[in-house]
Amino acid sequence: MTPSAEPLTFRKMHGAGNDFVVIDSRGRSRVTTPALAKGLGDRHRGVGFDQLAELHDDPEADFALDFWNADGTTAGACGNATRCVAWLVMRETGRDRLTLRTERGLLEAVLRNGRVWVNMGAPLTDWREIPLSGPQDTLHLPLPGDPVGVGMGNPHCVFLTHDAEGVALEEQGRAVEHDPLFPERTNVEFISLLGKDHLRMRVWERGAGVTLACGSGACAAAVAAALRGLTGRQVVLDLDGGRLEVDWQDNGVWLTGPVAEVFTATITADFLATL
Ligand SMILES: N[C@H](CCC[C@H](N)C(=O)O)C(=O)O
Repeated sequence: MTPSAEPLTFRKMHGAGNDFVVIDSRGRSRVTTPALAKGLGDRHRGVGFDQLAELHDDPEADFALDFWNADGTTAGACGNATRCVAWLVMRETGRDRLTLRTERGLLEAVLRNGRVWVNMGAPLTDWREIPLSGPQDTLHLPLPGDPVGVGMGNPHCVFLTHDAEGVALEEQGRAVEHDPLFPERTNVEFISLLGKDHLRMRVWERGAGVTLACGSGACAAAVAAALRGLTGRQVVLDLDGGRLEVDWQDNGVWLTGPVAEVFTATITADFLATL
């Protein structure tokens, strides 16, 4: 299916190495389809990304965002892409506070000391909200390794380990992503304590595999670590691609970290016609 007969312009960005194609569809209808996401997500034949984020207009917010994984599936949340796009819109408008809409509802982004913080909303700890396949104590999921289940608008399964470095990330990540406990599959995080309120984290993402960072995953990991008494509610996380910071406040889980804009480019109509 051709989403558009016209060439399509996009931006490439990343947040701590978690990379994105950003498509700006404000002022027109959405263009992304599962075939477009999958085609562009191919790092050999397309552009390559962990997630695709598409901006569109919203009557109640400054903009709205949809997220797609590289396998062509959608995601209800993406913290790093939210930070990146909020940064772009702040630069464009000169504003230091924005409201945006994702599947989670209205979220806030603020610029503080040159860094964009986004409120990813309250963590979801009820089994139905993650979701799990049946009633479970989400603080101790019935899987080897005793992980914590946390929803951030998307599902997360967080393993508290002695050494996140030593984990067989691909093998375990893939198996847990597809465990029947998670009817919508799950993102999988492995964390270990490096110091006071300082975590090492490695991540396997649903629909994308191993990524260098995951913002909603960092939020879920910080919530899991705080709930299990490993840390307080303000946590620094060292991921493979850089450092993210999480501050779990009463009004939601706030996230910040580095943002990079890499290039703008145009996808040819010929490529789009092959999808
Ligand atoms: N990298 C993203 C999360 C993508 C989550 C996605 N893989 C899913 O299917 O939920 C982040 O920064 O939050």
